[in-house]
Parts: sequence; C-alpha cells; structure tokens
Amino acid sequence: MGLAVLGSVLGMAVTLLTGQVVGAVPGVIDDAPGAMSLTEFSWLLGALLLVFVLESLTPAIHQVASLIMDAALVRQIGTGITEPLLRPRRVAHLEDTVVLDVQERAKGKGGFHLAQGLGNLPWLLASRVTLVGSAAIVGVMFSWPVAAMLVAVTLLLEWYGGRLIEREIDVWWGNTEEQRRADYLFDLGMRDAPKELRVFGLHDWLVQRYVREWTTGFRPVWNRRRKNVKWSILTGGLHLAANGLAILLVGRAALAGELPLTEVATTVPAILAIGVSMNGYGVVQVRRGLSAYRAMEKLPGTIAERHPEPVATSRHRVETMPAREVRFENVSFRYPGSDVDVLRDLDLTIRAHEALALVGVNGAGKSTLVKLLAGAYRPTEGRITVDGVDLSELDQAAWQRRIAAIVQDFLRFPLSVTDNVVFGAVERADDQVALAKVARESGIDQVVRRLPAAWDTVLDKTFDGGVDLSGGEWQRVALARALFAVHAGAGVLVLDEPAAALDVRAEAELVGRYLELTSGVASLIISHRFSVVRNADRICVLADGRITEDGTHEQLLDKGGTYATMFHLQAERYVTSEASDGPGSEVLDA
Ligand SMILES: Nc1ncnc2c1ncn2[C@@H]1O[C@H](COP(=O)(O)OP(=O)(O)OP(=O)(O)O)[C@@H](O)[C@H]1O
Repeated sequence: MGLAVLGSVLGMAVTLLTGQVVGAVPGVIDDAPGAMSLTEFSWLLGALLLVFVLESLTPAIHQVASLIMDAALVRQIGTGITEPLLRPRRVAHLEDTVVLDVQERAKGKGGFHLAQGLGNLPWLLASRVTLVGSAAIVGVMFSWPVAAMLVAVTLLLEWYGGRLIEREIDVWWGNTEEQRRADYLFDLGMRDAPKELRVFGLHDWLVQRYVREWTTGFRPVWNRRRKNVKWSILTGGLHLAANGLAILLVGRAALAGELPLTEVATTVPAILAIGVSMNGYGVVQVRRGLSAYRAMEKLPGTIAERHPEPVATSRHRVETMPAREVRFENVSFRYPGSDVDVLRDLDLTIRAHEALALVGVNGAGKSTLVKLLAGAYRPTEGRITVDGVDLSELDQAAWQRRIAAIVQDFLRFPLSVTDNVVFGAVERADDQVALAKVARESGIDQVVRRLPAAWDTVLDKTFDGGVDLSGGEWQRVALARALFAVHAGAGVLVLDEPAAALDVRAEAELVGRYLELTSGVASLIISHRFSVVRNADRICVLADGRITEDGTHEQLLDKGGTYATMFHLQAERYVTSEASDGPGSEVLDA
C-alpha cells in the first residue's frame, strides 16, 4: 500500500515538475531577465528525470512485493477457511447449508474474493490519493469549482458504475446451481471418472451437457451485462465530457492570457490523472473482498453457535478407555435434516478385548453406528457410555485418538506408502518396528517389495515416479494404517468391510489372523462376508434400527433367524460356485 501511494505521489510530483519545466522553457531559451539560469534549469530537468525514473520503478517493486505477499495471503486464507471446518470433532456442520453458505461466501467467487479484494486495495488507495492530490493541483493552479466538479463527477459515476458491476455479480452469486453442475461435469470428465466415461462412450454427452449447463448458468449474467453496457457507455461518456469541459476551460483561460504556461502545463495532466483515477471495479472488488473477509471471520462463530463442541466434563483418563465396555443405551439416531430414524432404541455392548461382528443388510445403519461410536455425530436420543461415562462428557479428540478404523471410503493419501500407514498414529511415525510388524500383518510387505521406490513410492500416478495400487492393495494399506494405530495404543479397532476388495487368498489370510490382529482391543467388524464374521467372539444382527440377534456363530445358526438365513444363502452360493468353478468354499471352511 505504501508503494502504491508512493507511486501516485511521485506521479503528481512528475505533473508538477513537468509544469515547471514547460513553464521555464521560453525564459531559458530567450535568456530573459529574471528567468531561470541554464544550471538551475538543468537541476530542474534532472529532478524531473529522477522522479520519473522512481515513479516508473514503483510498479515493478510493487509487483514483486505483491507476488511474495500473495502466496502468504493465499495460504492464510486457505487455512482461515478450512481450519474452522476441520477443527470440530463432530461432522454435522459439514452437512449444514447455513455453514456451507458462509464458507462459500468466504471463499468468494469469480475473482471477487478476499485475496482479490486485498490485491486491489493498494491501487484503490493510490487512485484516491491521485484523485485528491490532482484535484488540489487543479484547485490551486486553476479553479476550485472546476476541481470540485471533477471530484464530484468522478465519485458519482464511480459509485454508479460500481453498482452496475455489483448487480451483475449478484446475478452471478444468486445463480450458482448451474455453475456448480457445470463444474461438477468438468471435474467428472477431467478427474473423477475418465475411464468409465470412455467405456460408456459418454464423451459427447458430457461435452454437450457441460456447454448446456454452463450456458444456462451464465445466461442471466450476460443478460444483465448487456443491460449494463448502455449505462456503462453513458457514464463513461459523461466522465469524458466533464474532463473535456475542464480542459476546454483551461484552454480558454490560456488563450485569454489569464493562465500562465506553467499552470496550463500542470493543470492539463492533473485533469487527465483525475480522469484515469475513476476505479469503480476496484471499489467493487475491495467491497466484495471485505464481505468475503467478514464471512471468513464469521465462519468459526457460526460453526460454534450452530454446532457447539462438547466440553469435556469428565476427568476420566480417556487414554486407557475402554477398560470394560462401550455401551449404546437406547440410542436413536437420524441424520441432520432427515426425518427417518436410522437407529431406533438400540442397545449394544461392545466389551473391551472382545471381537464383535455386526451384520445387516445394506442401509441397515452399520456404518452409522460406527460414526456414533467415533463421536462424529451424537445420538438423537439415548446415550453412548464408555466404562459408564457418557461419551459426550469425554474429551472428544482424545476419544477419537483411541479409535483405529478402516472405514468403507478410507482415505487414499497421494503420499508415500510409509505416510499412508503411519498416519494411523502420526506421533509414532518413526516407529520402524511397528511399521515392519503391520506390514507383515496386513500383507503389504509383499506389495511394497514390488514398488519402484519401496516404502517411499508415492501412491498417486499424477506424481513423478508415483504408482497406483489395486483396490485390494489399497485395502491392505488401510488395514496396515489401522493396525499401526493399534500398535500405538488405540483401544478400539473398527473394521468396516475390511475384506470387500480382497481376493480369496487375502481374505483367507485376514480371516486366519483376524483374532490375533484384534486381540487386546475392543473390536467391531462389519462385513457382508460370513467367512470373516463367523470368527468373531460375538455376532450381532442389526435390523430395523436395533440389534435383533446376538450370540456366537453357532448360537445364531441354531436359532435359525435372520443370521442363519443370510449365512445359508451365502454358503449355498459358495458351494454352487465351488461345484462349477473350483475353489471358493475354502474361505468358509477357514
Ligand atoms: N450423511 C447422511 N445423511 C443422511 N442419510 C444418511 C447419511 N449417511 C447415511 N445415510 C442413510 O442412513 C442409512 C444407513 O446407512 P449406513 O451407511 O449406516 O448403512 P450400512 O448398514 O453401513 O450399509 P452398507 O451395508 O450398504 O454399507 C441409509 O439409509 C443411508 O441412506
């Protein structure tokens, strides 16, 4: 800002010195009495040159400074917007449209965001200094009424021009759905599903749809812009006319001999400087940037107000929990904004050191139960206790660190294999012994051996030397991550569909080692594969939002209920497939 203001002050100094130089030329040439000496004139010319050079340098210095500060600013804004969303231990705020709206506004749109606003602030400030300074020059050298007229016309037209731009942006902001859809289609084609789109021959459909959504999204903006054009031409014309009138008045005074050459030579560039200082776009950008800034400031407060973080009121040492059990007591749950209960009066006890399996049809609520266990949501009714203490009274962050999990949509970090595993307990990232152990347990040691840079290989093909893993290999990496967390001391292990992408042999290995892997922790395993489930100490069936069956594999088979039916259906399929294609039931036998 200092540099921008300095630039505009130097610009005015150039105007003043130019006036002096031009005014002095006739006297110096004629060597008139009382006129400037050649030496004095040379000094004046030198001063003009110096100021001119300095003025020319300031934009370059300003640009370098801006580039450096811009990087820091973008980082600051990035953390300012993402941190408040990442910090809460629960996740309901991420599905709250009010919060997401504030976040959208904080991010800004179409260039009208905080960084853009701040980037424009120095120029706006400089144009204000130029406006005031040049008007003062016009006032002192020529006429205060003309100076006042120029300032008034500039500000008025700037305000009006700004409003036109704002109206256009409002149309843009208020019409986000099609733009979002167009963005989504673009991402789909470029990033998310390039292979499937080709397989299904959807290229033309995608392009047409993208063009349609994009056009629909921007049509209202174009309509608004078209309406604005005639007003913009009118305001531009008016401004030009005001400046032209001022110059005409200067010319007339000069011709009438009322205005000396120095004053003429100073006033004309000053009027032109006022002409270019009109900066409606800058005003709008700064104003929009400010509103993005306000939204950014508001974001943490909005989240805290709508989704208050639970305050740890219990002094129990979470680090050793659960020593006895985790209990769901009469728990009911519906997702925010939904009117359907996913869980209804559910009672369930997960004992410490016990391997508990949870089965149920698609959509029964198994993953939802895991989210509640992890404290990502709180029950709508009822409570969850850990060793008798209400989960919501515990330090949520500490409790979440007690849980090691593979969830269905586990994270695939575009980082090295090591990072992908040690992120299970990042504070123990240097524990090579644990790393080697989980590599064996999860079976990724064989995968790592084949990778070009072994543990350092980046698991993302878009990076130099990076590779992509198969679905099953990724699943082993996720298992290794969860086991790394267990070795680091996590007390609850959740395996949500750990075998979904594993081949028969890998699945059999997992099954064989399952109780060993889960020994010493409370574990909850969710799987549609009964080969995995049957080895658990206890199996619960989740149906209609509650636990309907509870017992060992044998007990539930004897009972002849849902579990037995589901098991026999799957077993039958395996037996049939063995008869026709060979292996298959070996997993069940295991
Ligand atoms: N974020 C959410 N908002 C609203 N409803 C949700 C959300 N997540 C899941 N649901 C709904 O909750 C119900 C239970 O889903 P959940 O993922 O817990 O089932 P699941 O038993 O794990 O199923 P699957 O065996 O297919 O993995 C489903 O009807 C689902 O549509």
